[in-house]
Amino acid sequence: MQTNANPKTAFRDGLFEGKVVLVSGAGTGLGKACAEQFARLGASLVICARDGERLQATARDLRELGAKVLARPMTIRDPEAVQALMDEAWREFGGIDVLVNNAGGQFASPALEIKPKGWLAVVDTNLNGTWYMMQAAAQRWQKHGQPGNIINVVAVIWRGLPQVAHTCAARAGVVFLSKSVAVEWAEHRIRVNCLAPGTIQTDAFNYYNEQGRASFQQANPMKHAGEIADISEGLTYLASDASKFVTGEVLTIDGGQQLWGDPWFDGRPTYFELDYEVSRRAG
Ligand SMILES: CCCCCCC/C=C/C(=O)SCCNC(=O)CCNC(=O)[C@H](O)C(C)(C)COP(=O)(O)OP(=O)(O)OC[C@H]1O[C@@H](n2cnc3c(N)ncnc32)[C@H](O)[C@@H]1OP(=O)(O)O
Ligand SMILES: NC(=O)C1=CN([C@@H]2O[C@H](COP(=O)(O)OP(=O)(O)OC[C@H]3O[C@@H](n4cnc5c(N)ncnc54)[C@H](OP(=O)(O)O)[C@@H]3O)[C@@H](O)[C@H]2O)C=CC1
Repeated sequence: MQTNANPKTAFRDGLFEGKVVLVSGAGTGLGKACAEQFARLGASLVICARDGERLQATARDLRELGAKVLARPMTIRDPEAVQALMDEAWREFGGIDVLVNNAGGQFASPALEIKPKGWLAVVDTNLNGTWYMMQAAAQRWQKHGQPGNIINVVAVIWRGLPQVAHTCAARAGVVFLSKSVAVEWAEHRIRVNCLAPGTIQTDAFNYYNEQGRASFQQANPMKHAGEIADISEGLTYLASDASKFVTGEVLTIDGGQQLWGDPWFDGRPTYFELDYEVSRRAG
């Protein structure tokens, strides 16, 4: 069961009044909840995702919260569609203040079995699509002399992500791409940060099998999955002036997963179960 957006945020009313936030992948899960958080705080929203129906449902909810909304069904994997989305955002709102690259995904598979088409689908979505969005926004910020703020949603990659090697490679690419342009684009007053969620309870858990889902509930020392609000609060911090001296950083919100715990997307392989025979023989 998906938890709801966070009506009880720690951030003050009106914090994003007069601001425009673009959230990709806002038809579901974290993206939808974060867009709702920004709407509650007074922002106008630009939202995109492939599934038009889910996106329009989010747009309706955002408008009910009082936000002005531009909703465009599109894929971030098409650089021309990305350019068109940004042009429309600049035409409609005169620009965006914050870009949240939340759209992404993967499928569980042993690395040995990933086909070229599957590898490309995951890398194209998570790395290339994110890059097209970053560059298209930054080009316009630079051209118009406007400051900008990019937040890329990635994952806890530091110990690798077995069974989703494609997404680990793509997200690692995004982290170091972000660090690189955080330096290059600082002179244009553009901040670039990443947010790495641990396992956060969303409907997207259902893309994975029972063993995978069970591992998501125990993938950190706290031994439970995080809530969507844990992420929307972190995103709001990075999107706001509270973080105005932060760039090139990865904000990890994971219950300690980067230190201990293993999400096994396809279930824990037998090889990694504790073998008490081996320990007994070793004395
Ligand atoms: C990052 C994790 C850190 C730890 C936390 C763990 C908790 C959960 C984390 C989450 O990220 S929650 C989930 C977020 N959402 C999703 O993952 C969405 C689900 N996935 C997809 O929508 C898609 O798989 C995709 C990756 C976005 C690709 O979409 P696309 O529409 O381009 O591709 P397809 O046409 O469906 O497939 C292309 C190609 O890919 C291979 N493939 C796709 N699905 C599978 C699968 N389930 N198993 C094996 N292979 C798959 C396959 O080669 C496809 O080509 P064809 O064979 O179909 O021709
Ligand atoms: N939940 C978790 O535990 C974790 C999630 N993450 C990441 O956080 C993000 C949100 O996750 P969550 O809300 O749980 O998952 P969802 O699957 O619900 O959200 C992913 C969103 O991305 C959109 N999307 C996917 N591909 C594209 C594309 N090519 N173009 C535009 N939009 C696209 C999807 O909409 P549509 O299909 O309509 O295009 C969907 O709304 C994802 O990047 C996910 O991998 C990272 C770590 C942990």
